[in-house]
Amino acid sequence: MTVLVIGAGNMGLTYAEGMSKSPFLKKRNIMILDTSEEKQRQIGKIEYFDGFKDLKDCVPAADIIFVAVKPYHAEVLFQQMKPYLNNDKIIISIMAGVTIQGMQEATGITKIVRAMPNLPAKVGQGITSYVSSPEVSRIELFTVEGLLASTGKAIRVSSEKYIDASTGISGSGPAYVFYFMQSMMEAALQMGFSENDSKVLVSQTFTGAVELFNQSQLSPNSWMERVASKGGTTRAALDSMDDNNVSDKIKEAAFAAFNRAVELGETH
Ligand SMILES: NC(=O)C1=CN([C@@H]2O[C@H](COP(=O)(O)OP(=O)(O)OC[C@H]3O[C@@H](n4cnc5c(N)ncnc54)[C@H](O)[C@@H]3O)[C@@H](O)[C@H]2O)C=CC1
Ligand SMILES: O=C(O)[C@@H]1CCC=N1
Repeated sequence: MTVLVIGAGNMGLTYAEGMSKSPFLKKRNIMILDTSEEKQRQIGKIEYFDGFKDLKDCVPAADIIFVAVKPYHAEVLFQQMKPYLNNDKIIISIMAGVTIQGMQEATGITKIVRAMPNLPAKVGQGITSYVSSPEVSRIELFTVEGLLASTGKAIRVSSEKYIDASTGISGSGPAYVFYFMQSMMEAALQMGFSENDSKVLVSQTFTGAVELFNQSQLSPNSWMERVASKGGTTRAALDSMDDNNVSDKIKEAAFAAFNRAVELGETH
């Protein structure tokens, strides 16, 4: 089994590194191609990556082609790849909003996996949802899931609708968490803490809260009740958030990402 990663950016490099350690690959060397010269130099320094500049030199040898370029680069890329593809090859795409049907039409091949990862994959804590065209066999899906889970967890969803939906929750989600962290750090600075103390106070609060949640069966609401004393400080903060409809605004934001993923799919 030979894997080619196209696009050595944030996600492509992260997956290439994860997959290169995966027991699902006998030969741990990963082929990787990027059109940017700077990226080619970076790839050249990593011993377990075989770097390429031309599709014709690597696509024919690949069993699985992992596409990690931006959605607006997909059309030209697929056009250039098409002559080197055949129906034995599997394409795994992590591009937001690029549909399976669109990829089948653009590449002329049938075995497509559409996946939505997220950035914590960089530290082995990612979550990737995926769905495949029916032509991908069960055995092939087993390998695909193993490769996707090499950067954290992977879950198979029942339709592409849930790929767009998970883009709104987990794909874009780390940015919502960072938004919250940024606001809390700004509040800490305004209260007079140093930059460093603000960072430690906020980041350990997030880590601790998530760990409590993970180690229990309790809902976030139940945990909120345990932090908040009647008439106390937390209640004052939660009441302020409720008065400002923060929960509705967060849901609106997640739906904005979901809707944007659907919209991207209509143009790709
Ligand atoms: N960054 C994130 O948190 C997430 C990104 N995604 C998806 O992952 C994909 C990649 O995103 P990033 O890694 O953040 O982008 P990036 O901009 O860091 O990386 C894209 C890379 O593709 C290369 N590239 C462009 N055209 C190419 C071509 N024709 N052939 C080979 N290489 C080419 C660029 O030089 C660049 O190095 C996007 O489609 C995005 O929707 C999905 C989930 C999360
Ligand atoms: O913002 C984006 O379009 C990509 C997809 C999910 C996270 N980043």
